[in-house]
Amino acid sequence: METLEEIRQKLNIIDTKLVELLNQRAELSLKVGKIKANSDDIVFKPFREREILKNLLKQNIGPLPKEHLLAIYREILSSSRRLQRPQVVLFLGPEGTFSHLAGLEYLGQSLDYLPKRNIEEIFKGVVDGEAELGIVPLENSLQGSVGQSLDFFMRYDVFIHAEFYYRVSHSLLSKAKKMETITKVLSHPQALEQCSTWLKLNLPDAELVPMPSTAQAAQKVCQNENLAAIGNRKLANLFDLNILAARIEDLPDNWTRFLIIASSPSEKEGKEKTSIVFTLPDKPGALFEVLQIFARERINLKKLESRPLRGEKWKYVFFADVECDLTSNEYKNLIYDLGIMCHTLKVLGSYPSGEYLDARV
Ligand SMILES: C=C(O[C@@H]1C=C(C(=O)O)C=C[C@H]1O)C(=O)O
Repeated sequence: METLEEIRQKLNIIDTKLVELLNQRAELSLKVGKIKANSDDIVFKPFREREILKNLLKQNIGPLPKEHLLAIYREILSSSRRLQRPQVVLFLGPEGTFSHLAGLEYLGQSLDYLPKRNIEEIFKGVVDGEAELGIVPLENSLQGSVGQSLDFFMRYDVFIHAEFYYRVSHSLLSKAKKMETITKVLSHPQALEQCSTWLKLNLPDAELVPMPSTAQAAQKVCQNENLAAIGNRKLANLFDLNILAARIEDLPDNWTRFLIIASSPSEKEGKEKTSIVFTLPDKPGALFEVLQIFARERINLKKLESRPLRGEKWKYVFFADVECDLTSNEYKNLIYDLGIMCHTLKVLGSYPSGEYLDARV
C-alpha cells in the first residue's frame, strides 16, 4: 500500500499540472476578452457555458461526483469571465439574501456583487450601465410571481440572458449551540410562514419576529444567544452562526426562478425559451387570437400571467414564456403577425432553459 507521504507527492505533481492547465485556459480567456473588447458583445454566454458543462459531465467517469465537478467549473468560468472584463452584477440586497446566494452559486465568486435596495434599482442600474448584469427573482414555485419584476420588464429596456432555479431551503441559525436557549426567532415573514409547522413542534414558545429579509435576520441574531434566525444554511458561514436545525421548511420542493438581465440582447443561436410582454386591444377574442398562433405553430406555452397596466386602470399586460427561440429567422412572420394583433409587443429575450441549483448539496 502507498504511504501517506507517497500519495501526497502524487497530489503535488497533479496540482502542479492543474495550475499549468488552468493558466493555459486563462491565456485563452484573455484572448477571447480582446476579441470581445472590439465589439459591444457582452462577456457572459450562458448557452456556451452550458454546452461546456454538459460535455464535461459526459466525460467524467468518476470518482469525482458530478456536483463537485460542476461547482469547480462554475468558478473556472467565473474567473474566465472576470479575466475578459471586470464584471459587476446587481442583486436584491443586503448581502446574504437568497438572490445574493443564488447569484454566487450560478455566476461564481469572481464577480463584484453590488447590493440594491429594491428590484427597480436593479433594472435601472443595468439600463444606466452601472453593471453589466442584474439578477432578478421572477417567481417561486409555491408563492407565485414576483409582481414587481414582471412590471419592470414593461418599463425598462432590458433583455433576459439566462434563467436558473435555486432551491429555497431553510435552517435555524444562531450564536447559541443548543435550541433550548432560543426565545425569539427572526426572519422574513415568508420564511417564518414556510417553517410554521416545524416551529410549532420544536419551538412552540418562541416569539416570531418579522424582519425585512432573511439576511438581516441573520445579522441581527449575531448580537444575542437567545435569538435565532431562519434562512439559507449558507448564512451560517457568512455571519459565523451555528446551524441548529436544517431543512425545516414545511414543503421541501420549493424553488425560485431567477433571471439574469443585461442592457443588450443575448447571443444569436441555440436558445430554447423566449419571454415576451404584450398588451391587447379591448375586443372579443384578442387573447384567443394570440394563443391560437402559438397553437398553430405547435409552440408550447410555459407561462402566461396578466398584471395591471400601470397608469391605466382595468387594463392588463401579459407576460408569457414560450418554449422556442422566437428571435430566430424561422419565426419572423409569426412575430410580424403578433405585432399586428397586439397593442404593444416586446420580446424580452431568448435563452437556454434553466438549471436547477440545489443549495443543499
Ligand atoms: C470564453 C468565453 O466567454 C465566457 C467564458 C467561457 C469559458 O471560459 O469557457 C465561456 C462562455 C462565456 O461566458 C466565450 O465566449 O467563449
